[in-house]
Amino acid sequence: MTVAPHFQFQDGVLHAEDVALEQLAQEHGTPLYVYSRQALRDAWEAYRIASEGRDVLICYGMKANSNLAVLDEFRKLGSGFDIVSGGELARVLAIGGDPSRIVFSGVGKQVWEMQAALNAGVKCFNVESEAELLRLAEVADQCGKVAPVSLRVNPDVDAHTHPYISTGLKENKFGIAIENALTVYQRAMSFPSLRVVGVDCHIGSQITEVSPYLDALDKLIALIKQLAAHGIQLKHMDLGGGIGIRYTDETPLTPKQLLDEVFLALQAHELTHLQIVLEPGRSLVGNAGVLLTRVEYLKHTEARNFAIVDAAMNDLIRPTLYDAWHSVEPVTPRSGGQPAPSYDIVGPICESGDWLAKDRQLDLQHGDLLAIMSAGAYAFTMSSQYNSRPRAAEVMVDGAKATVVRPREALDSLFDTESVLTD
Ligand SMILES: Cc1ncc(COP(=O)(O)O)c(C=O)c1O
Ligand SMILES: N[C@@H](CCCC[NH3+])C(=O)O
Repeated sequence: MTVAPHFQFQDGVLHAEDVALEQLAQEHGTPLYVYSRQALRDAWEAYRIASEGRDVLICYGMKANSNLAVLDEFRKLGSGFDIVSGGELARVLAIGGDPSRIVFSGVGKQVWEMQAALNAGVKCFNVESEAELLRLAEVADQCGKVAPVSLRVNPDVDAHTHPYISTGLKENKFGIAIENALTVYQRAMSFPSLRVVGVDCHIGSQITEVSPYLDALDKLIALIKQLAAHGIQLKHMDLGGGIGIRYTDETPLTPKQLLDEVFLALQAHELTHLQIVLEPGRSLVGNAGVLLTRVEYLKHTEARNFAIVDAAMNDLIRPTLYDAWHSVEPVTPRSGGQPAPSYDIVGPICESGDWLAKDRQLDLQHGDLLAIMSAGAYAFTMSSQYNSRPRAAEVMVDGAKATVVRPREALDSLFDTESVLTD
């Protein structure tokens, strides 16, 4: 058993659905990202079932994985999109995504990004500061448009997650302090180029309990009532993303647990007319992907054993950035009689921080293929070309079929944007 239901051992070797991972590595080389289409569908299904019979819009938080094939799958399943840049907008439009199902989040929207989103006709801008509101009013006015606005409020709740991915605390840069929200809404109402449509919050990522959401929900409901008392009626409430996944032994809350609580609260407060928007990222894609990497060398020093692999922090930065744990599975494990040594799995990059896993008891030889599990979210999208390493290829598996959905970057992609200086 692995942490990811769609990546399991069949006849002693690890498969993605019905495709042997060793075969994919041989055909496409390593490092290689492999995704399971069925895993995407099953993760979506959990949200669909939880939303049944209610007015819920799921806007996939595409920063988790913005591969066009992944976006296209979610579009076909009926998803909207949560975007945070003009680049993400362009990717959604490229796969024929419906702009009226796009919410635009982010603290630093630039003028060109606002213009592009206004021209596309997005569902709303999740506005994160008064300064942004003023800029949006001006840009919309100049474009002859009315910008739909939802204020992202900062409810000051602790999501009990890693500090780098906690976003709903007072000290975080995100959102408008909830106690100032009424004033900013009143300001928004005064601009003819703005139309107030909703309220939004996003308290963090890899959240495993329902309680932080309930704290945020209480505060949002109190705000919605306060706004109504001042004649400001909203159409939707967006609770952001954040539902966690299993990396080791976590049992994260489910979409149904969250949405059942939300519906109960809305009923109790007679707010059932509100549409609910969610922006899940990781929980839709995290366990739909693995990163395949081959052991280049084994190195035994006085202090540690290292397995030097061909993937590195430029391919998957989560371990070194957040101290994140990703399970590591040998694709063809040997049965070995001896107790396996403990290895640090490290990449070729010239930094001691270039590690993917530490202290893993594994029976390894050079040439072995490893699967770094739970690498469907914040993995390829956070990759870089550091050390002039071309980005890995991405492959999508669907049953017994595998398709390259993004080829490995060619070496010349490393210098095609620079002008070469000569004397
Ligand atoms: C505004 C916003 N919405 C949605 C998400 C998606 O979050 P997650 O991948 O944790 O579901 C994020 C990232 O945390 C975000 O910043
Ligand atoms: N990049 C983070 C999640 C950040 C979510 C974006 N607000 C991770 O890998 O866990």
